[in-house]
Amino acid sequence: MANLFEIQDLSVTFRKDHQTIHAVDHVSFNIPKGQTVGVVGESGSGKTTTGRAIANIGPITAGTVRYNGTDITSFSRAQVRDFRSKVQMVFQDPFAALNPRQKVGAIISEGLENFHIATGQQRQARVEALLEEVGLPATSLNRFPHEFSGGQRQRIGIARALAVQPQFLVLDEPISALDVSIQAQIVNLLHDIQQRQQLTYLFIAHDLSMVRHISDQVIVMYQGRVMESGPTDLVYQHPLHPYTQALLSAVPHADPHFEHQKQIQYYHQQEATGRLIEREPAHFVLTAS
Ligand SMILES: Nc1ncnc2c1ncn2[C@@H]1O[C@H](COP(=O)(O)OP(=O)(O)OP(=O)(O)O)[C@@H](O)[C@H]1O
Repeated sequence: MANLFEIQDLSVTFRKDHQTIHAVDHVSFNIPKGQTVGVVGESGSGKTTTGRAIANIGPITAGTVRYNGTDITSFSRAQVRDFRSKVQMVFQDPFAALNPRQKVGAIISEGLENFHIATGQQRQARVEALLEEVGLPATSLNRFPHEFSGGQRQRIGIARALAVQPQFLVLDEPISALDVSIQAQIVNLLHDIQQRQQLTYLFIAHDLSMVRHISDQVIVMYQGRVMESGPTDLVYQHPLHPYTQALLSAVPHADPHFEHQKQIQYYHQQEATGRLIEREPAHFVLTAS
């Protein structure tokens, strides 16, 4: 299957208080067209920085991000503009991401105006179709974001992202702020839309259970590095890295020093499968998020 993105040795560093933060540290993976790659890891592991670099809205310190084979840092102005419409982001907090003073119709049609997609009457029809696509009544366009529930607001955020007919969505913790009962609805919606529109997703979450049902591949990050990656079922059923095992076991505070036996077993499994990217098992402490 062709890759929409190829990420190779991506590193992003920040300077803060005279210190260098290695937010993303030599990360490599591919995003095949039409698939979902889940990126999981606790807070501060570099997920958002990775997503922003791929979407070309965050810095890249070293390494390459290729989109349809072209390095995104070598784009011409026309390519940047095309990429801006093809790649959209959906954020964790739908309320913060929506302008409270704008009606839903204006929020969704902003991208249509920016990219000169549809005019006048056509634009209204397109907004109504987008609302329908995300399961909201067409009359929603005359209402303000605060009149909607959290789940409905995330639907509006998704409709806004879809307005410019993207190929790829970076979904940055899109369900983390929602009630558990609503989370599955939004995941199902995203899955249905992906099938209908043949979209490709990067789905960022701190919790493995959230990405399980939608991801084809999973990348587990810790302190900017990929600890483990592979097909979702394999990673869930046979997690090799102790960090993944700890994330899966849902223990909020893991023992920072693994047992010796577990470490040996981990090395043997790594040799047998060649699946892990990370060579040295870093010591870790899981923090409650
Ligand atoms: N603009 C910035 N300036 C300085 N440091 C930053 C900046 N953006 C991110 N960082 C740091 O980079 C590291 C990775 O942050 P990032 O937001 O990518 O992690 P994350 O896994 O997405 O976490 P969260 O789930 O909390 O968003 C953190 O230590 C963070 O403090």
